[in-house]
Formats: sequence, structure tokens, C-alpha cells
Amino acid sequence: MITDKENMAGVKRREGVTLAWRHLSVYARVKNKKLLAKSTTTYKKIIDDVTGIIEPGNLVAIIGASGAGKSTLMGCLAQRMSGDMVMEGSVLINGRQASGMNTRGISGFMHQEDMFRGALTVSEHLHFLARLRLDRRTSIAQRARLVDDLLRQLGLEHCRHTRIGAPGPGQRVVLSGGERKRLSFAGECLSYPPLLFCDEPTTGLDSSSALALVRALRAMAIERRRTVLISIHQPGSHLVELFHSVLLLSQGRIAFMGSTDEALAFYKLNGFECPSSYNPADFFIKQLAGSKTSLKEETDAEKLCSSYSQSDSFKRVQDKIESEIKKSSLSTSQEFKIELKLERRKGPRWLTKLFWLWYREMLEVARNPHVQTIRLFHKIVLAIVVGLCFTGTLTLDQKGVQAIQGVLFMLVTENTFSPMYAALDYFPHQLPLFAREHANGVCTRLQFYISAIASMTPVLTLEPVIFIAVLYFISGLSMSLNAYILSNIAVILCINVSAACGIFFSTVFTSIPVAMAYLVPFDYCLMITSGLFVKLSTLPWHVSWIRYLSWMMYTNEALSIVSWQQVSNITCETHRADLPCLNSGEEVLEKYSFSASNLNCDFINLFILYLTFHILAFIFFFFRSNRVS
Ligand SMILES: Nc1ncnc2c1ncn2[C@@H]1O[C@H](COP(=O)(O)OP(=O)(O)OP(=O)(O)O)[C@@H](O)[C@H]1O
Repeated sequence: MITDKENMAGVKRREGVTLAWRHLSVYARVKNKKLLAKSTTTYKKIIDDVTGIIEPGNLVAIIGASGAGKSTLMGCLAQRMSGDMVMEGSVLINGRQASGMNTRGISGFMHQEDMFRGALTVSEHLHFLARLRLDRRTSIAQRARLVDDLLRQLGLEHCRHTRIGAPGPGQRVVLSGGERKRLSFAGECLSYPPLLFCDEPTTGLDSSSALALVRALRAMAIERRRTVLISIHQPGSHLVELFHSVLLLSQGRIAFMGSTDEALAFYKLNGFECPSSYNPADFFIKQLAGSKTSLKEETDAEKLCSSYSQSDSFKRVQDKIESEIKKSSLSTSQEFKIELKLERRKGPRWLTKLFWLWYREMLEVARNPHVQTIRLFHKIVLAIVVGLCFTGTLTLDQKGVQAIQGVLFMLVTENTFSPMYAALDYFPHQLPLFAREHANGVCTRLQFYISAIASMTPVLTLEPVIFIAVLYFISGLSMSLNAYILSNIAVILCINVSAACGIFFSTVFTSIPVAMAYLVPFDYCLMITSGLFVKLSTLPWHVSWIRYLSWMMYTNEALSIVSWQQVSNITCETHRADLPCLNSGEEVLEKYSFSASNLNCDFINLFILYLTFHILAFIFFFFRSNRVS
């Protein structure tokens, strides 16, 4: 077993915390959207005036039928409620009002549905979590030992180098359900938090895996004096024996809280005797899920809840809470912080976290090479097809002017639309996992956002470089080295602005189809004002401002300038004076309302658009992730 000394270098052993809650009610905010009238909000009561206490060294199980409110109560106690929930009453840690920051700082939360980055191996997942969550003074050797010990203790050693895998279409799940649960538990055990919440940890496990997991939880509670609260559907009798206490929940109310024997005695007192051959948990749930026989009559569950609120067991709970509050009033808030070891904890440095988050994202990109390979293959094939269409047409005469502008426009469109639509999926897809990691203190919103963008940038740089190289080579477009480099910079900026715009739309709208519905007309406006279809100086005043938002226009102008500014003689095939003839690159630029002096401005404007889209996207991401978490 790993000792606390090894776990947190320099940090003294934690004494454990007492979690209590008084008159706690939780409501779900339900918005009733109406088509033509103002939408209204109603509140649905999910947890109804509950009071309870859990002391250190105890493993307590919330037992109740499906929909009883187990997950909601646990989320509320752990201060990890979803944004549409409202809480009333108080949650106390060591007798003091718990704040979200304090609770999350000292607790771990194992969710009902596990979520991982499927491309990582079991060992990598734990190593990353250790780097992102443990005290910065934990040495590399200590971290490695901690991970090794956890893998051994939880029977995950045989799959330490196995990829976790991900469920879903086109994905492969490699770890079994039980291994995923144990891995999820291992992640929470890394820092051995004084408070551990596990929402349905045994769901989907066979009885022996469930037993092993609950035994590990019990051992953690006893040996390390941790406070462990789990919710469980229908535990087998061999599991019930392992709980120090059960919290029986029915429709958001507590029907009993205490040891299993006390619960059986309480039930008996209320006229419900558990047959000796029965699993107590099944018996409890059977009564809790009982239905009304008439409108006036109380259900068995309601009777039990009312009886419990008058019982001696409930009074004892109240007395314990009172005594906790009294004890806490004797200490100062500084002493409280010291008690929780909050002030001594030194999390990883901001930039260190950012680096590991970025590294993890890059590993995911590298581990999914087929996605990148398909994208690169698509680019190369398209560049070849476009290049072949223009072969032999890119001459310095009147027909060549149109062909060269066509090639340049292809560069713009190909590096605008596909990256923009591809980016729409990224944040909605990552948001649930981010919300969990954020609540567990793994990363801040800004760290997550920057690491995600930084991991996309290498691909968004490589793709246009390859596309331009193949297209220019096949089509035979000749230009100076300087012009070639500037073209690359313009197109790299273009693709990154497009992706930033896609990300912005994906953070504003909750669904991808809705985002697409708004993005398509926006694209058309940008394309029409890009300079190819209509002379910009002739645009009517009410739409002419759109071109200032059009990165397609800036890129088109920059590419046109670098391609034409050095050209001084364009052949005029016709000698008829009444037909227009472009004699120089300057005249070509003039035809499209472009000016050679705008080159630097185009680059700067592209960069400003890149920053603006990301800043706006981050603001929307901030508020949206708030709602999710
Ligand atoms: N955001 C919400 N809006 C409206 N109702 C909600 C919301 N979240 C939960 N509920 C309702 O609250 C009740 C309790 O839900 P909760 O998930 O806490 O139950 P549970 O006991 O954990 O169920 P299970 O064992 O099936 O996971 C359910 O009836 C559920 O439909």
C-alpha cells in the first residue's frame, strides 16, 4: 500500500473530513419553451429536505430505486451539480459551510459513466492525471511508484500498455467494462482525497468485480480514514455487508440512515419485516418503490420517510451535526483550512499543466493517424486534380490572368470551407469530458482551450503547405521564392482563421446542424465579397462592410499581390483598341480593386480575425461549459 507520505511529498497525513448536510433540497430548473409566447421556467423538486452526516473512516451507500435522486444528491454534496440545478439548505465540511472550491479541492468523484481519452494507454492515463492533479512537489519516482502500486492493487497491471479505446461509431473499445471502472477508480485514488464520491461504481460489473471494487473502497475508507459515499442500485447481499451505513432514498426523501442492522430493525418497527432468506437491499428497495393504493393513502415509502423524521436515529444524526458545528465554531477559518490541508497544497504550475494537456492532445492526434492521413490524402488528391485542370493555362497573357486568379481562389476556398466545417464538431464532442476534468481540478477553461488550439495548429500548418506545393508544382505556376513563402503564410493564416470561425460557431450553438444553418449563409457573404465575383469598389454601401470581415478577401488580395506585383508585361493578344487589355500586374490588381500597398494590412487583418474569433469562441465556451459543469 502507498503511504500518504509517499503520495504527497511534504504534506502531513490527512485526518479525514466529516460531511454533513441539513435541510437540503435540490430543484431542477425546467424551461418550458413556447413557440410564440414567452417561455416560462418551473422548478421540479428532486431532493426534498434531507439531513445526514458521514464521518471519516466510513463507507456509506445511498440505496434507492431508479430515479430516487441518488445521483442528484451525490452531485449536490460533491458540489458538482449541473448548471440547471438549484440547491437550498446547507452542506457542511467539518461543521463549516462547504464552498464549491473547498469541496472540489478535497474530493474525488467517480461518475456513473466513465469517460476517457481513448487513444491513451491505461498507464499513460494515470501518469497524465498524476502530472495534472498531484502536488507539484511529488517527484517523478514517487509518481511512478504510485501509478504502479495502483495498477497492481486494482488488477490492471496486465493491461497497463493497452489502449483504453472509446465507445461509439467507428471507435474500438479495448478495455472491458470492469477494467474501465477500475481505471476510473484508480484515477480518483491517485491523490487519495479525504472525500470520495462514487456514483453507481458497480453498474455493469459482474458480482466478483463489483465485490473487489467495493472491498477496495471499504479498505480505503478504513485504512486511510477517508469518507466514502457511493450510490448503488441493487447491491447483492455480499456487498451490503461491506457498507458501514446505508442511506435509503425514496423520491428525494431519506427513509433511513444508519447501519444495515439498524435499518432492518427500523423497518421491522414500522411493520416491514425482512424474511431471513431475503437480500436486505432488495427488501429495502421493494418497500421504497411501493405504490399508492388510493389517492389519500400514504405509500409504504412515504410512511417510512415520515417515521424516520420522527425517529431516534434521525435525532442522533441531528445531534452529531450540532456537535460538529459547535466544534467548528471553536476554530478559526485559517485553522479550518489547515485542517483540510488546503493551504499547504501546491498544485502543478499553470504552464506545466498547459504543457501536459497539450502533450496529451498531441498524443491523441498522433495516435489517430488515419484521420490525419485521410485529410492529407484528400488535400493531395484535390491539389493534383485542380493542378491538372490548370496545367498549361497559367500564362502571362489575358487568358492566363483569369486562370491564375482561379488557382488563387481555389487555394482560398479549399483552405476555408473544409477546416471550418471540420472544426464545428470539436468542442461539442470534448465538452462533457472537459466538464469532468475541470470539476476535478485537472485543467482550467483557458488551459483546455489553449491546449486544444495548440494541438490543432501543426496539422493546420502542414495541410496548406502540402496543398500549395502540390498545386503549384502540377499547375506550373511560377513565382519567386519570396512570393512562394508569402503565399504559404497567407494560406496558413486563412486556414487557421477558418478553423477559428468554425470553433466560434460551435461554441455559440448547442447543436451542429443549427451551427451549420447559420454558418452557410455567413460563408456565402464572405465568398461574394472576396473580390473574385464582384469588383469590390462597386459593392453597394449596405453590403460593402462585409468585406472587412472576409478573410477570403484578405487572403485573395494577399495572394494576388504576391503573384502580380512583380509582373510588368502581360501579353495583349488583341490589337483592337476598343477591347480592354491588362498590361501589368498592377492593372490586374486594379481590376479586382486590390492594392499592392495592402499586403501588410492583409496579414495583420487575418491575424486580428484569428484572435477575434478565438476570443469570442473562448467567451462562449466559458459560459457554455459553466452550464454543462
Ligand atoms: N436536469 C433535470 N431536469 C429535470 N429532471 C431531472 C433532471 N435531472 C434529474 N431529473 C429527475 O430527477 C429524478 C432523480 O434523478 P437521479 O438521476 O438523481 O436519479 P437516480 O436515483 O440517480 O437514478 P438512476 O439510479 O436511474 O441513475 C429523476 O426522476 C430524473 O428524471
